Order: sequence, then structure tokens, then C-alpha cells
Amino acid sequence: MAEIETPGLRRISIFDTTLRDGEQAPGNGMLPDQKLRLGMLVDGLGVDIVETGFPASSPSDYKATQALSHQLTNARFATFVRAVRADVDAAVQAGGVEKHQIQVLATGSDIHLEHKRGVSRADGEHEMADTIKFARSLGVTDISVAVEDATRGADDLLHSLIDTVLEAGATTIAIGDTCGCLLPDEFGALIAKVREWAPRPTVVATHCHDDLGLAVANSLAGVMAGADEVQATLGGIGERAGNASLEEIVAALIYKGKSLGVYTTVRPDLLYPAYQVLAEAIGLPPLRNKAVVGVNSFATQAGIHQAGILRNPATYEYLEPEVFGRQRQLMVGRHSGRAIIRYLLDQLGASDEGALVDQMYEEYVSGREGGECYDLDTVKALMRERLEGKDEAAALR
Ligand SMILES: CC(=O)SCCNC(=O)CCNC(=O)[C@H](O)C(C)(C)COP(=O)(O)OP(=O)(O)OC[C@H]1O[C@@H](n2cnc3c(N)ncnc32)[C@H](O)[C@@H]1OP(=O)(O)O
Ligand SMILES: CC(C)C(=O)C(=O)O
Repeated sequence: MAEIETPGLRRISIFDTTLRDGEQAPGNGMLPDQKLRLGMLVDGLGVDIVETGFPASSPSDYKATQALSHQLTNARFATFVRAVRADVDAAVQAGGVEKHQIQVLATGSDIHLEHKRGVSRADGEHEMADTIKFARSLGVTDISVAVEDATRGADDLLHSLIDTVLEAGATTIAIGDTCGCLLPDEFGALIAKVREWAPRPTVVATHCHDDLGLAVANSLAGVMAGADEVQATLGGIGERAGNASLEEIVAALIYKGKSLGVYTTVRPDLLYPAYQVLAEAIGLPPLRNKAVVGVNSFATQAGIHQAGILRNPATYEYLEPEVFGRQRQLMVGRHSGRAIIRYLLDQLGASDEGALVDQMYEEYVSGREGGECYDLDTVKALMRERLEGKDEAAALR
């Protein structure tokens, strides 16, 4: 595994929003008990904050927050609220104030102010200051301002809004690429400005959507530009095309952290089990080509790749399966080569040279028409029967 040397590196805080932004997309709704189970698994990963939901939005979200606020053992929890006192009230009633971050939705662009809200910039700032002060009056000290559509917001709007919310007592500024519309260098440039407007100890967080397939790249560009925290979801689930995938962010921080000057303490080996529970809860079909959690993330049938991997897995594996609690899977299919046949013959104690290899190669690999792949145990069992002279052994399709 890529070594993590922490001296001189910045630790990146991870805010998991699977149970809020992830859950709000069609098809992803969960029962409170399912959210509790998943939230506890996400807690076990070692994330810093688990967003439990939006308590004012439904009794179900309220209940999930209530349960998780009592049971989380490592992480703080966050709840989502609008710039509305009643939302804050509901959040505090559900979860109390201990280890509770209130994430207040701020309107971050003129397009949203004018067309969605029908309010002025000044109104937008005023409602935020009022909500933050109200939360503080209830004893909440951890307050994130989630700036919606910030990536289409004018600089003067954002700067003034940030000044106002910091003055009112906000402790985190989360920059939303709500519509997923920026490129990494554009998002990085915005985070660099926000970093100047909101110096530490204020936390600057990224919240990126995947409409251009850039949510992870943008989040990392934000980290490089000085963001302290990344908001992400398991499997990248979330509004429309989804959010930055937690597992991809963690993988990138582990394997590229040194060159980015950062590190993560999230446990990579528990990501896949947590993802499996999520997939079952929301009925996500198994995805083949998804980094870290895909069926094929660590699987190969291609002969040239297998010939390399059998000599040294590093030839074709940058991410190491064991780091992520996964296993390398070599499959036999029409695209395989002789290397995997030799490997299996060797395991069976048979000659792995000459005519036998060619015969087995034709039988199990090149002579086939279909695209099916078989695991090594299946092919090995058939080869054993052939070697034992059982010509009736079932052939592969
Ligand atoms: C970027 C994001 O992901 S934001 C989070 C989005 N998530 C969700 O919307 C899921 C949960 N939402 C819900 O359950 C419902 O929308 C509720 C309960 C919050 C509100 O339901 P309703 O009161 O019926 O309002 P509705 O959903 O139709 O409209 C949203 C209202 O919130 C208002 N609103 C939007 N943003 C903000 C904000 N930052 N601060 C205050 N009010 C806001 C809108 O202006 C609108 O109110 P209006 O119709 O008076 O203008
Ligand atoms: C406001 C933030 C947190 C958000 O959900 C978004 O931008 O999508």
C-alpha cells in the first residue's frame, strides 16, 4: 500500500453525505433503521462527520437523526437546514447540540436568489445571519454554511455572504458545485479565493456534483487549493449524476496524498462492505466498471494483462485489492491467453509446456465464441477432469 507519512501533510476531513444528499435522489430513500445501520458503518470507516438527513423535512429523517445522534461513536453528525428558524429547531430537537453540526443552506448565486427564492442579496445574507445566531442561541457551536450554486455565484456576492456568516458565527464554509458545472482548475481557483476570504480556523469544504463526471477531480482540485474537508457519498450516489464518490476520494488521498500534501485516516478496507449494505438497501444493481467498489475493479480476463499480473500484480494494478478489502480475480474468457492456462496446469501439477497447453488453450479460451468468463476454480475443475481422462467433462460454452 502507498505509504502514508503524515509529517508535514494536512489531514483532510471527510464529511459523508450519503444519508442526506445521497438519499435525496430518486430511488435512494431509506427507512430510518436502514439509515441507522448504514450510518454506523460509515462511522466505523473513521469519517469525521456523518450527515444524517434533514430533520425538518420528514418524520423519517427526524427519526434517523434521533437514532444516529445517540449511537455514533467516532464521528460528529450533521443535519441539513434551510435558513429558517423552524428547521434549526427541528434539527436540535432531533439531535441535541452535542457533536452536532448544523449545515445551513445559503443561496449562493443571483440566478438562485432571483428565480428560485425571489429575494435580494441583502435578504439572503440577513436570513443566514439570523439563522446562525438562532442556532448559536440554542447552544449549537458547530455551524456549516452550505453555499448552494456557489460555482455560478459572483465573487462580490460570495465574498460579502461569507463575511456576513463568519461574523454571525459560522465555523465551516462548504462550497457547492450544485449543478456540477465547473472544471477542476476553475473550481480550484474558486476555493483559493474562498480560502482567502475565510482563513483558518474556519473550515473550507467542497461539495461537488458529477454532472460532467468531474466531482472527484473537482474535490481534489479544491483540496489542492486549500480546502480542509471533502463532502462525499458512498458509491457517489446523490442528486442527478451524484456526488463525489467517497471511495474514490479516499483512494486518491491514499495513493496521491503525498504529492497533494495531504492524507486521510478513513479506513479503505471497510468501504466495500459499507457500499454493499448501501447497494442492498437502495437496490443498486452491481456495477461492473466502478472504481474500488465495481464488480471488475480488481478483475481481469485479458491475456496480456494476466500474463503481466501473474508475474507481478503491479504491472496492471495501481490500486491494490487487499487495501480495499477486495480480492484480485483472474477470469478465464475468450480474451485470455496461454499464461492463465499454464498457471492452472501448474497448480494441477501437470506439464505447463507444449501441446497440452495448446490443447487446453483451444478448449477453454480461443475456441470459444461467446463472451462468458469463468472463475479459476470452475476452469480448474474442468481441466482436472480432462487430465484424469474424463472426456465427458462439461465443456465451457
Ligand atoms: C442543494 C441541495 O441539495 S438543497 C437540499 C434539497 N433537498 C430537499 O429538498 C429534500 C427535502 N425537502 C423537503 O422535504 C421539502 O422540500 C421541504 C419540507 C424542505 C419544504 O417543503 P415545502 O415547504 O413544501 O416547500 P417546497 O419544497 O415546495 O419549496 C422549497 C421552499 O424552500 C425555500 N428555500 C430554498 N432554499 C432556501 C434557503 N436556503 N433558506 C430558506 N428557504 C429556502 C424555497 O424558497 C421554497 O419556499 P417558497 O415556496 O416559500 O419559496
Ligand atoms: C448546498 C450543498 C451542501 C449541496 O447540497 C449542493 O450544493 O448540492
